[in-house]
Amino acid sequence: MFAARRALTGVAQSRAFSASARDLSKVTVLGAAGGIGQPLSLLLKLNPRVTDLALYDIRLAPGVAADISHINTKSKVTGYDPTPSGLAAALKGAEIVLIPAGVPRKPGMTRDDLFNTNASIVRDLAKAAAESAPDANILVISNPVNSTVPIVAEIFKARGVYNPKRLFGVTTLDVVRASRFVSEIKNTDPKDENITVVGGHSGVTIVPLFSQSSHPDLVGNAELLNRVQFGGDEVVKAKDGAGSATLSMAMAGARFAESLLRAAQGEKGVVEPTFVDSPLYKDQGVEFFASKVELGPNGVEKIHEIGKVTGEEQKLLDAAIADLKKNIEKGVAFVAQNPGK
Ligand SMILES: NC(=O)C1=CN([C@@H]2O[C@H](COP(=O)(O)OP(=O)(O)OC[C@H]3O[C@@H](n4cnc5c(N)ncnc54)[C@H](O)[C@@H]3O)[C@@H](O)[C@H]2O)C=CC1
Ligand SMILES: O=C([O-])CC(=O)C(=O)O
Repeated sequence: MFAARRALTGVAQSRAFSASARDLSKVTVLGAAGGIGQPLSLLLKLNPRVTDLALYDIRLAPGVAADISHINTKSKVTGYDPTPSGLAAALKGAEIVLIPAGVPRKPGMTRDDLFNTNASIVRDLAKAAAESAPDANILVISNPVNSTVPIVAEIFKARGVYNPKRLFGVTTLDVVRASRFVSEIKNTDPKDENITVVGGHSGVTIVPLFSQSSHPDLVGNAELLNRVQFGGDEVVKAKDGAGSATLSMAMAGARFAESLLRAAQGEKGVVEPTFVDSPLYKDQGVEFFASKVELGPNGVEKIHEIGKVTGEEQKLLDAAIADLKKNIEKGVAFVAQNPGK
Protein backbone atom coordinates (compact mmCIF):
# COMPACT_ATOMS: atom_id res chain seq x y z
CA MET A 1 0.00 0.00 0.00
CA PHE A 2 2.76 2.36 1.03
CA ALA A 3 4.81 1.39 -2.00
CA ALA A 4 1.79 1.88 -4.26
CA ARG A 5 1.13 5.31 -2.81
CA ARG A 6 4.75 6.22 -3.24
CA ALA A 7 4.67 5.05 -6.83
CA LEU A 8 1.55 7.12 -7.50
CA THR A 9 3.09 10.15 -5.89
CA GLY A 10 6.12 9.61 -8.10
CA VAL A 11 3.95 9.63 -11.22
CA ALA A 12 2.08 12.69 -10.04
CA GLN A 13 5.34 14.45 -9.30
CA SER A 14 6.89 13.67 -12.64
CA ARG A 15 3.72 14.81 -14.41
CA ALA A 16 3.70 17.97 -12.37
CA PHE A 17 7.34 18.50 -13.25
CA SER A 18 6.87 18.02 -16.95
CA ALA A 19 3.77 20.21 -16.93
CA SER A 20 5.60 23.01 -15.19
CA ALA A 21 8.70 22.51 -17.33
CA ARG A 22 6.45 22.97 -20.35
CA ASP A 23 4.94 26.12 -18.97
CA LEU A 24 8.14 27.70 -17.76
CA SER A 25 10.89 28.54 -20.21
CA LYS A 26 13.70 30.69 -18.94
CA VAL A 27 15.83 32.10 -21.74
CA THR A 28 19.09 33.90 -20.96
CA VAL A 29 20.96 36.28 -23.26
CA LEU A 30 24.66 36.88 -22.56
CA GLY A 31 25.71 40.06 -24.35
CA ALA A 32 22.15 41.40 -24.17
CA ALA A 33 23.01 45.08 -24.50
CA GLY A 34 24.85 44.73 -27.82
CA GLY A 35 23.84 45.28 -31.40
CA ILE A 36 22.42 41.76 -31.62
CA GLY A 37 21.56 41.38 -27.94
CA GLN A 38 19.04 44.22 -27.80
CA PRO A 39 16.81 43.33 -30.78
CA LEU A 40 17.19 39.63 -29.92
CA SER A 41 15.95 40.32 -26.39
CA LEU A 42 13.09 42.35 -27.84
CA LEU A 43 12.02 39.48 -30.10
CA LEU A 44 12.26 37.01 -27.20
CA LYS A 45 10.04 39.29 -25.11
CA LEU A 46 7.45 39.07 -27.90
CA ASN A 47 7.59 35.26 -27.87
CA PRO A 48 4.80 33.85 -25.68
CA ARG A 49 6.75 30.62 -25.16
CA VAL A 50 9.37 32.52 -23.14
CA THR A 51 8.21 33.04 -19.56
CA ASP A 52 11.39 34.36 -17.96
CA LEU A 53 13.90 36.46 -19.87
CA ALA A 54 17.28 36.98 -18.20
CA LEU A 55 19.58 39.66 -19.64
CA TYR A 56 23.28 39.86 -18.86
CA ASP A 57 26.05 42.03 -20.27
CA ILE A 58 29.15 43.74 -18.94
CA ARG A 59 27.25 47.00 -19.45
CA LEU A 60 23.67 48.24 -19.53
CA ALA A 61 21.76 44.97 -19.08
CA PRO A 62 19.54 46.34 -16.27
CA GLY A 63 18.72 49.34 -18.48
CA VAL A 64 17.80 47.20 -21.49
CA ALA A 65 15.75 44.96 -19.20
CA ALA A 66 13.88 47.92 -17.68
CA ASP A 67 13.02 49.17 -21.15
CA ILE A 68 11.90 45.79 -22.54
CA SER A 69 10.01 44.92 -19.35
CA HIS A 70 7.40 47.59 -20.13
CA ILE A 71 6.23 45.65 -23.18
CA ASN A 72 2.84 44.18 -22.37
CA THR A 73 3.54 40.48 -22.79
CA LYS A 74 3.44 38.13 -19.82
CA SER A 75 7.10 37.17 -19.43
CA LYS A 76 9.21 38.48 -16.60
CA VAL A 77 12.37 40.33 -17.66
CA THR A 78 15.36 40.68 -15.36
CA GLY A 79 18.61 42.51 -16.03
CA TYR A 80 21.64 41.37 -14.08
CA ASP A 81 24.68 43.25 -12.82
CA PRO A 82 28.06 42.48 -14.38
CA THR A 83 29.33 40.48 -11.42
CA PRO A 84 30.02 36.74 -11.06
CA SER A 85 26.92 36.42 -8.89
CA GLY A 86 24.87 38.39 -11.41
CA LEU A 87 26.02 36.09 -14.19
CA ALA A 88 25.30 32.98 -12.10
CA ALA A 89 21.80 34.22 -11.26
CA ALA A 90 21.12 35.05 -14.93
CA LEU A 91 22.04 31.49 -15.88
CA LYS A 92 20.39 29.54 -13.07
CA GLY A 93 17.48 27.45 -14.34
CA ALA A 94 17.86 28.53 -17.98
CA GLU A 95 16.48 26.23 -20.66
CA ILE A 96 18.21 28.21 -23.41
CA VAL A 97 21.31 30.38 -23.20
CA LEU A 98 22.03 32.57 -26.24
CA ILE A 99 25.55 34.02 -26.47
CA PRO A 100 25.99 37.06 -28.73
CA ALA A 101 28.75 38.51 -26.46
CA GLY A 102 31.92 39.68 -28.13
CA VAL A 103 33.28 42.10 -30.69
CA PRO A 104 31.99 42.33 -34.28
CA ARG A 105 34.05 42.79 -37.44
CA LYS A 106 35.16 46.00 -39.10
CA PRO A 107 35.78 46.26 -42.86
CA GLY A 108 38.85 44.30 -43.95
CA MET A 109 38.63 41.80 -41.09
CA THR A 110 37.77 38.12 -41.33
CA ARG A 111 35.73 36.41 -38.63
CA ASP A 112 38.92 34.64 -37.59
CA ASP A 113 40.45 38.04 -36.81
CA LEU A 114 37.94 38.22 -33.93
CA PHE A 115 39.33 35.06 -32.37
CA ASN A 116 41.88 36.74 -30.09
CA THR A 117 39.22 38.85 -28.37
CA ASN A 118 36.19 36.61 -28.49
CA ALA A 119 37.78 33.28 -27.57
CA SER A 120 38.39 34.31 -23.98
CA ILE A 121 35.00 36.02 -23.67
CA VAL A 122 33.23 32.85 -24.81
CA ARG A 123 35.49 30.63 -22.69
CA ASP A 124 34.67 32.58 -19.53
CA LEU A 125 30.94 32.67 -20.23
CA ALA A 126 31.02 28.93 -20.97
CA LYS A 127 32.63 28.31 -17.58
CA ALA A 128 29.83 30.19 -15.89
CA ALA A 129 27.23 28.28 -17.92
CA ALA A 130 28.86 24.90 -17.13
CA GLU A 131 28.65 25.84 -13.46
CA SER A 132 25.17 27.39 -13.26
CA ALA A 133 23.26 25.97 -16.25
CA PRO A 134 24.94 22.66 -17.18
CA ASP A 135 21.73 21.24 -18.69
CA ALA A 136 20.77 24.26 -20.78
CA ASN A 137 20.80 24.41 -24.57
CA ILE A 138 23.76 26.66 -25.39
CA LEU A 139 23.38 28.70 -28.59
CA VAL A 140 26.64 30.31 -29.68
CA ILE A 141 26.38 33.38 -31.89
CA SER A 142 29.77 35.00 -31.11
CA ASN A 143 32.25 34.72 -33.95
CA PRO A 144 34.19 32.92 -35.18
CA VAL A 145 31.44 30.33 -34.61
CA ASN A 146 33.55 27.56 -36.18
CA SER A 147 36.00 28.01 -33.27
CA THR A 148 33.86 29.35 -30.43
CA VAL A 149 31.57 26.29 -30.42
CA PRO A 150 34.54 23.90 -29.87
CA ILE A 151 35.71 26.24 -27.09
CA VAL A 152 32.40 25.81 -25.26
CA ALA A 153 32.58 22.04 -25.79
CA GLU A 154 36.09 21.85 -24.31
CA ILE A 155 35.06 23.86 -21.24
CA PHE A 156 32.00 21.66 -20.64
CA LYS A 157 34.08 18.49 -21.19
CA ALA A 158 36.70 19.64 -18.66
CA ARG A 159 33.92 20.01 -16.10
CA GLY A 160 32.30 16.68 -16.93
CA VAL A 161 29.01 18.25 -18.06
CA TYR A 162 29.34 18.14 -21.85
CA ASN A 163 26.18 17.04 -23.62
CA PRO A 164 26.74 17.18 -27.40
CA LYS A 165 22.99 17.28 -27.96
CA ARG A 166 22.71 20.66 -26.27
CA LEU A 167 25.42 22.72 -27.91
CA PHE A 168 24.58 24.66 -31.08
CA GLY A 169 26.45 27.13 -33.28
CA VAL A 170 23.83 29.43 -34.73
CA THR A 171 24.10 29.31 -38.53
CA THR A 172 20.45 30.19 -39.16
CA LEU A 173 21.39 33.51 -40.75
CA ASP A 174 23.08 31.67 -43.61
CA VAL A 175 19.85 29.93 -44.62
CA VAL A 176 17.81 33.06 -44.00
CA ARG A 177 20.10 34.92 -46.42
CA ALA A 178 20.18 32.09 -48.94
CA SER A 179 16.39 31.89 -49.13
CA ARG A 180 16.12 35.66 -49.47
CA PHE A 181 18.80 35.95 -52.16
CA VAL A 182 17.27 33.09 -54.18
CA SER A 183 13.82 34.65 -53.93
CA GLU A 184 15.22 37.91 -55.31
CA ILE A 185 16.59 36.08 -58.35
CA LYS A 186 13.56 33.86 -58.90
CA ASN A 187 10.95 36.42 -57.95
CA THR A 188 9.38 34.09 -55.40
CA ASP A 189 8.30 34.37 -51.78
CA PRO A 190 11.37 33.62 -49.59
CA LYS A 191 9.24 31.64 -47.17
CA ASP A 192 8.85 29.02 -49.92
CA GLU A 193 12.58 28.82 -50.58
CA ASN A 194 14.13 26.13 -48.41
CA ILE A 195 17.81 26.25 -49.22
CA THR A 196 20.01 23.76 -47.42
CA VAL A 197 23.26 25.37 -46.26
CA VAL A 198 25.86 23.13 -44.62
CA GLY A 199 29.42 23.33 -43.30
CA GLY A 200 30.26 26.17 -40.96
CA HIS A 201 29.80 29.91 -40.56
CA SER A 202 32.51 31.77 -42.44
CA GLY A 203 33.48 32.26 -46.06
CA VAL A 204 34.13 29.04 -47.92
CA THR A 205 32.88 26.92 -45.01
CA ILE A 206 29.36 28.16 -45.86
CA VAL A 207 28.11 25.70 -48.52
CA PRO A 208 24.66 26.14 -50.07
CA LEU A 209 23.30 23.02 -51.79
CA PHE A 210 21.14 24.48 -54.54
CA SER A 211 20.92 21.06 -56.24
CA GLN A 212 18.63 20.02 -53.38
CA SER A 213 16.35 23.06 -53.78
CA SER A 214 13.62 23.61 -56.30
CA HIS A 215 16.17 25.57 -58.38
CA PRO A 216 19.00 23.14 -59.22
CA ASP A 217 19.89 25.48 -62.09
CA LEU A 218 21.42 27.79 -59.49
CA VAL A 219 24.35 25.42 -58.94
CA GLY A 220 27.28 27.17 -60.60
CA ASN A 221 25.84 30.67 -60.18
CA ALA A 222 29.08 32.20 -58.92
CA GLU A 223 27.55 35.54 -57.98
CA LEU A 224 24.87 33.94 -55.82
CA LEU A 225 27.36 31.55 -54.20
CA ASN A 226 29.60 34.48 -53.35
CA ARG A 227 26.68 36.41 -51.86
CA VAL A 228 25.68 33.50 -49.62
CA GLN A 229 29.26 32.79 -48.52
CA PHE A 230 30.15 36.45 -47.99
CA GLY A 231 26.76 37.97 -47.10
CA GLY A 232 28.18 39.03 -43.76
CA ASP A 233 30.85 41.10 -45.53
CA GLU A 234 28.16 42.96 -47.46
CA VAL A 235 26.73 44.23 -44.16
CA VAL A 236 30.14 44.91 -42.59
CA LYS A 237 31.04 47.04 -45.60
CA ALA A 238 27.73 48.91 -45.62
CA LYS A 239 27.96 49.65 -41.88
CA ASP A 240 31.40 51.11 -42.60
CA GLY A 241 33.15 50.42 -39.31
CA ALA A 242 30.06 50.44 -37.06
CA GLY A 243 29.77 46.65 -36.83
CA SER A 244 28.19 43.74 -38.64
CA ALA A 245 24.74 42.22 -39.08
CA THR A 246 22.66 42.74 -35.94
CA LEU A 247 18.99 43.00 -36.90
CA SER A 248 18.88 40.07 -39.34
CA MET A 249 20.97 38.10 -36.86
CA ALA A 250 18.55 38.89 -34.05
CA MET A 251 15.72 37.55 -36.22
CA ALA A 252 17.72 34.41 -37.02
CA GLY A 253 18.65 33.83 -33.35
CA ALA A 254 15.06 34.33 -32.22
CA ARG A 255 13.88 31.89 -34.90
CA PHE A 256 16.33 29.25 -33.71
CA ALA A 257 15.33 29.73 -30.05
CA GLU A 258 11.65 29.48 -31.03
CA SER A 259 12.33 26.24 -32.91
CA LEU A 260 14.05 24.74 -29.87
CA LEU A 261 11.17 25.75 -27.63
CA ARG A 262 8.61 24.28 -30.04
CA ALA A 263 10.55 21.02 -30.11
CA ALA A 264 10.96 21.02 -26.32
CA GLN A 265 7.22 21.50 -25.97
CA GLY A 266 6.54 18.35 -27.98
CA GLU A 267 6.26 19.49 -31.59
CA LYS A 268 7.66 16.86 -33.92
CA GLY A 269 9.63 17.41 -37.11
CA VAL A 270 11.20 20.74 -36.18
CA VAL A 271 14.32 20.99 -38.35
CA GLU A 272 16.89 23.78 -38.31
CA PRO A 273 20.36 24.07 -39.80
CA THR A 274 22.95 24.31 -37.04
CA PHE A 275 26.63 23.70 -36.30
CA VAL A 276 26.79 20.76 -33.91
CA ASP A 277 28.97 17.91 -32.71
CA SER A 278 28.33 15.76 -35.74
CA PRO A 279 29.27 12.29 -36.99
CA LEU A 280 29.11 13.38 -40.66
CA TYR A 281 32.81 14.15 -41.21
CA LYS A 282 34.43 12.82 -38.04
CA ASP A 283 36.34 10.29 -40.17
CA GLN A 284 38.03 13.31 -41.78
CA GLY A 285 38.87 14.84 -38.40
CA VAL A 286 35.99 17.34 -38.40
CA GLU A 287 34.20 17.14 -35.05
CA PHE A 288 31.59 19.84 -35.70
CA PHE A 289 29.56 20.41 -38.83
CA ALA A 290 26.46 22.39 -39.73
CA SER A 291 23.66 20.52 -41.42
CA LYS A 292 19.93 20.09 -41.05
CA VAL A 293 19.20 18.91 -37.53
CA GLU A 294 15.90 17.70 -36.17
CA LEU A 295 15.31 19.17 -32.73
CA GLY A 296 13.55 17.49 -29.83
CA PRO A 297 13.03 17.76 -26.08
CA ASN A 298 16.64 16.65 -25.54
CA GLY A 299 18.12 19.10 -28.02
CA VAL A 300 19.58 17.36 -31.07
CA GLU A 301 17.20 14.56 -32.06
CA LYS A 302 18.60 13.57 -35.44
CA ILE A 303 21.39 14.86 -37.66
CA HIS A 304 20.37 14.59 -41.29
CA GLU A 305 22.73 13.13 -43.87
CA ILE A 306 24.09 15.57 -46.45
CA GLY A 307 22.35 13.68 -49.23
CA LYS A 308 23.14 13.78 -52.93
CA VAL A 309 25.32 16.65 -54.18
CA THR A 310 26.78 17.58 -57.54
CA GLY A 311 30.50 17.35 -58.36
CA GLU A 312 30.74 21.12 -58.11
CA GLU A 313 29.11 21.11 -54.67
CA GLN A 314 31.43 18.30 -53.57
CA LYS A 315 34.40 20.56 -54.38
CA LEU A 316 32.87 23.27 -52.19
CA LEU A 317 32.40 20.72 -49.41
CA ASP A 318 36.03 19.63 -49.67
CA ALA A 319 37.22 23.22 -49.33
CA ALA A 320 34.88 23.73 -46.36
CA ILE A 321 36.15 20.62 -44.60
CA ALA A 322 39.79 21.70 -44.90
CA ASP A 323 39.06 25.11 -43.35
CA LEU A 324 36.70 23.78 -40.71
CA LYS A 325 39.28 21.34 -39.44
CA LYS A 326 41.73 24.19 -38.82
CA ASN A 327 39.08 26.43 -37.23
CA ILE A 328 37.95 23.68 -34.86
CA GLU A 329 41.50 22.70 -33.91
CA LYS A 330 42.24 26.35 -33.15
CA GLY A 331 39.39 26.49 -30.63
CA VAL A 332 40.43 23.24 -28.96
CA ALA A 333 44.09 24.34 -28.77
CA PHE A 334 43.09 27.69 -27.28
CA VAL A 335 41.40 26.06 -24.30
CA ALA A 336 44.30 23.64 -23.81
CA GLN A 337 46.80 26.50 -23.80
CA ASN A 338 44.64 29.10 -22.05
CA PRO A 339 42.48 27.27 -19.55
CA GLY A 340 41.92 30.52 -17.65
CA LYS A 341 41.10 30.67 -13.96
N1 LIG B 1 26.50 33.65 -35.79
C1 LIG B 1 26.18 34.61 -36.64
O1 LIG B 1 25.55 34.36 -37.65
C2 LIG B 1 26.56 36.02 -36.36
C3 LIG B 1 27.44 36.32 -35.36
N2 LIG B 1 27.78 37.63 -35.07
C4 LIG B 1 28.73 37.86 -33.98
O2 LIG B 1 28.04 38.20 -32.79
C5 LIG B 1 28.91 38.92 -31.92
C6 LIG B 1 28.21 40.16 -31.35
O3 LIG B 1 27.95 41.08 -32.36
P1 LIG B 1 27.25 42.50 -32.02
O4 LIG B 1 26.09 42.30 -31.14
O5 LIG B 1 27.09 43.21 -33.30
O6 LIG B 1 28.42 43.20 -31.17
P2 LIG B 1 28.28 44.40 -30.12
O7 LIG B 1 29.65 44.91 -29.84
O8 LIG B 1 27.25 45.37 -30.58
O9 LIG B 1 27.69 43.67 -28.83
C7 LIG B 1 28.42 42.76 -28.11
C8 LIG B 1 27.99 42.86 -26.67
O10 LIG B 1 28.73 41.88 -25.93
C9 LIG B 1 29.01 42.46 -24.68
N3 LIG B 1 30.09 41.74 -24.03
C10 LIG B 1 31.42 41.79 -24.26
N4 LIG B 1 32.09 41.00 -23.40
C11 LIG B 1 31.15 40.40 -22.64
C12 LIG B 1 31.19 39.48 -21.57
N5 LIG B 1 32.35 39.00 -21.11
N6 LIG B 1 30.05 39.11 -20.98
C13 LIG B 1 28.87 39.61 -21.43
N7 LIG B 1 28.76 40.48 -22.42
C14 LIG B 1 29.88 40.87 -23.02
C15 LIG B 1 29.34 43.92 -24.99
O11 LIG B 1 29.25 44.73 -23.82
C16 LIG B 1 28.29 44.23 -26.03
O12 LIG B 1 27.12 44.77 -25.45
C17 LIG B 1 30.14 39.25 -32.75
O13 LIG B 1 31.18 38.35 -32.41
C18 LIG B 1 29.68 39.01 -34.18
O14 LIG B 1 30.73 38.69 -35.04
C19 LIG B 1 27.22 38.65 -35.76
C20 LIG B 1 26.31 38.40 -36.77
C21 LIG B 1 25.95 37.08 -37.19
O1 LIG C 1 29.92 38.89 -40.97
C1 LIG C 1 30.06 38.98 -39.75
O2 LIG C 1 31.13 39.26 -39.18
C2 LIG C 1 28.88 38.70 -38.88
C3 LIG C 1 28.30 37.42 -39.30
O3 LIG C 1 28.71 36.37 -38.85
C4 LIG C 1 27.31 37.43 -40.37
O4 LIG C 1 26.74 38.49 -40.68
O5 LIG C 1 27.06 36.37 -40.93
